[in-house]
Amino acid sequence: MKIGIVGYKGRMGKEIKDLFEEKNHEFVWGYDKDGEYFQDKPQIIVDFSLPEVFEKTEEYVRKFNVPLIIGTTALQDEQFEALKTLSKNVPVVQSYNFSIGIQLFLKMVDFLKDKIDGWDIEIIETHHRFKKDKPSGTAKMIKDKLGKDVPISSLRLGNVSGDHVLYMANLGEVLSVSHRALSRRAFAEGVLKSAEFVINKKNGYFTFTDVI
Ligand SMILES: NC(=O)C1=CN([C@@H]2O[C@H](COP(=O)(O)OP(=O)(O)OC[C@H]3O[C@@H](n4cnc5c(N)ncnc54)[C@H](O)[C@@H]3O)[C@@H](O)[C@H]2O)C=CC1
Ligand SMILES: O=C(O)C1=N[C@H](C(=O)O)C[C@H](O)C1
Repeated sequence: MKIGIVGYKGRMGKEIKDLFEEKNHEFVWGYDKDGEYFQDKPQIIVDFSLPEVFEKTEEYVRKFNVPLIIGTTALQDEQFEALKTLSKNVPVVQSYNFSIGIQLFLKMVDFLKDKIDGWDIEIIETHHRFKKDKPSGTAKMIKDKLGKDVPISSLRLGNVSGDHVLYMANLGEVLSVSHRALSRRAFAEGVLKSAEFVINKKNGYFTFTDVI
């Protein structure tokens, strides 16, 4: 397929471009700080940029009338509303974390969340020193899945791709669930799965949970 990437010069944009080309897909369009790269009309647009770029992404998705896969975090409520509106005309897949492991993490949280009343619960997320948002979108997803207002601590260290730990403790024991992304390829693999999932769909709003 012919892919377009918003944020194609970034850490994730490069990872996604490399993986798609490794699988014999074609990078034909991009948008980044220095503007538009155009080789051909893309069949799908992937956005891993920043929230302030969202309106441009929305403009290009409407222009090309193609599916959107968006991984950019720290989106505002009105931007989520805009995604829902877009999804009436094209398929949209949104997730703050495209790794399989975090999907399994969230299923574990769904299982245990009603069994830890009265326990102390905290989340620690660790990312690379360049990450602009805090806390991570993934940590927010874990908190939302818990359905409890728990503290989130954020560490910014070196080139860590993405660590998340959920700690739960009562006065007699500690239980933890943890996930470590060994590289950004874990996320890119999920983006590829999502692209294959939506490429022939007409419209609809999906999360990565729907994809796997
Ligand atoms: N959903 C997921 O699985 C994952 C989500 N992310 C999220 O993806 C986003 C990007 O992460 P990274 O690639 O590490 O960041 P990055 O900073 O390396 O890449 C962002 C890209 O957007 C471009 N950009 C910034 N401002 C722009 C503007 N005004 N107009 C056009 N382009 C602009 C930058 O030049 C850069 O190429 C972040 O929100 C991050 O949290 C990151 C990894 C996995
Ligand atoms: O910025 C990153 O790198 C990541 N951001 C996402 C988040 O904010 O949860 C996903 C992943 O943890 C990597």
